[in-house]
Amino acid sequence: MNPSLISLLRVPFGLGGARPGAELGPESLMDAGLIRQLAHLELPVLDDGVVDILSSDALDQPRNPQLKHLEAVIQLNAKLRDAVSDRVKKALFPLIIGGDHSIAIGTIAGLTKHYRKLGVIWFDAHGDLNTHETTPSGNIHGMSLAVSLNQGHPRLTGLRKDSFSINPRHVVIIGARQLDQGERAFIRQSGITCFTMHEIDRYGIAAIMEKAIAIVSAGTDGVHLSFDIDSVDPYEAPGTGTAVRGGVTYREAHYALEALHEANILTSAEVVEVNPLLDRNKQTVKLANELICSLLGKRIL
Ligand SMILES: NC(=[NH2+])NCCC[C@H](N)C(=O)O
Ligand SMILES: [Mn+2]
Ligand SMILES: [Mn+2]
Repeated sequence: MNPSLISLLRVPFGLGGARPGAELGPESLMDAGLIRQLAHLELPVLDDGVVDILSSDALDQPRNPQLKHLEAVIQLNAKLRDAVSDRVKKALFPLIIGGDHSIAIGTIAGLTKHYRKLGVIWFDAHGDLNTHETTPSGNIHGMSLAVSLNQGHPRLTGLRKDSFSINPRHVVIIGARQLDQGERAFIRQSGITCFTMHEIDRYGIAAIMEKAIAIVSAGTDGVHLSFDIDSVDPYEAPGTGTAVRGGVTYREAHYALEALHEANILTSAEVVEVNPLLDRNKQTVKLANELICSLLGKRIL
């Protein structure tokens, strides 16, 4: 990671997913001592405020079953895009705490106002590659990587109208184990690399991280990490809205983020889908804070 100042942006938004509670993520990480833990690492962190929806009118829009809470998602992501763009302009390292994974649309739209060739590492049990035409749920958090690759409803891809496109060859998904039919086709056709749990089992997390780092850093001018906490096995991370068993272990998750820190390639990061209402003894909240510390340089020795 760059030695630059970290701009911590909190995004208490949960309308991209089906189950209430993801909007409480940022507050719960803060309550569990995130700022204190980062201060311990002697990292320069700027507690840079909250990005929230402006008004409740967006909440009252008629519900499109293929694009649930579309107006709220658009309003929030336009605001987040501009906040992230502003931080990049100021040479800060944006660290975004969600919120559900729909917020990646705004984060990445803001980043790609500046980065012409952004690489993306997407940790997730899912692909988030649906569109309004393929979605089984209508939940926009299952569409955010597709939208970031300019695929999907024009109201969503429109958030990226002043942003550079991302080359799918610079995108790596890690930890996938629940992909919908349309998402499989998307992966095959687009040239995205997808390291599913099968490849992690086969090669081990160290080799996968080495390959992923090589893919996202060759020919790119920035690298973003989008970390969905549901990539981690629900045994360790039960507090999330769409848990799928068979995920990465506690140590694999830490190792992956330690390896990213060592590689020193990231220019931004986000952690999403922590849902304290579904958590057990704050296990997931604490894990998220620990993982952020590993990503930012905390070491065992
Ligand atoms: N960011 C997430 N947790 N996404 C879950 C998506 C689940 C499913 N693929 C859907 O489209 O609804
Ligand atoms: Mn996700
Ligand atoms: Mn997910």
